[in-house]
Amino acid sequence: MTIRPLIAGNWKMNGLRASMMEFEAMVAGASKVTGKADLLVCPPTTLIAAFAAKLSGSKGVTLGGQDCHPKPSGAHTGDISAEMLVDAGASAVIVGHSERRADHGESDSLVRQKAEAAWRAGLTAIVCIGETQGHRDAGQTVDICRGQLQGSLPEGARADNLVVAYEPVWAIGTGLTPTAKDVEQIHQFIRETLTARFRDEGSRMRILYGGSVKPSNAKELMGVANVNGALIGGASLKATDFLAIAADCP
Ligand SMILES: O=C(CO)COP(=O)(O)O
Repeated sequence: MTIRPLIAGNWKMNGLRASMMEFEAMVAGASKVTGKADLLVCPPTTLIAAFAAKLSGSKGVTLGGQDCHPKPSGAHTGDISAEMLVDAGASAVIVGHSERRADHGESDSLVRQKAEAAWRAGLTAIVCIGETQGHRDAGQTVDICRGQLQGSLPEGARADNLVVAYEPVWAIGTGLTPTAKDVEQIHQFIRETLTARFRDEGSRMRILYGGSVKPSNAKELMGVANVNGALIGGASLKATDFLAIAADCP
């Protein structure tokens, strides 16, 4: 079965209004790569509405948030709801990124509530999982991923409302990546887990790889079985790199 790849950029806490030029370059170049993959940019929340205004009907790039609160509104200072992301122009949201899990102590059950909030608002939830270096050294990669999948994915997940991103924590921002063989094994495990739980839908869900994806390694990583795109941090901040990665999808 062919699954259309998704190339998603997670800008993290980077980007000011001056970043509009870089985003415009992505939109301008999108038509050259949309034959290969869908493009999603997740800028900081402050930029979503301004970026959405620039899209004005262009379908080449969609926008996403980087986190959402489980509730639709209320007394939660500093938080952003899934409904607010939709209102700003987003169609997806990343939940359970390892930086949220580590910096904000987010548990699997909170991540699951956030994914449910995303669905309530009509957003696609991109749920992140992945082991730390310590887990890896202890041979616990599969166990950690199994637990995170079980705990973070709500019932009722479908191929059109859920994306799983496998992001080994030790590969994020380090320039290190697992071997293609390692990526193949863990993505195969994720696929089997999704299919066992969600049946047909699980067989069609996108599983992204994330962690130091760059133009120089994209071809190899994107060519691995059950890798249906990438979640990209640093290299998604530059239009040329982001588009080059998309162009390398099979
Ligand atoms: O965390 C990531 C994307 O969510 C990956 O970040 P890098 O691509 O900078 O390693």
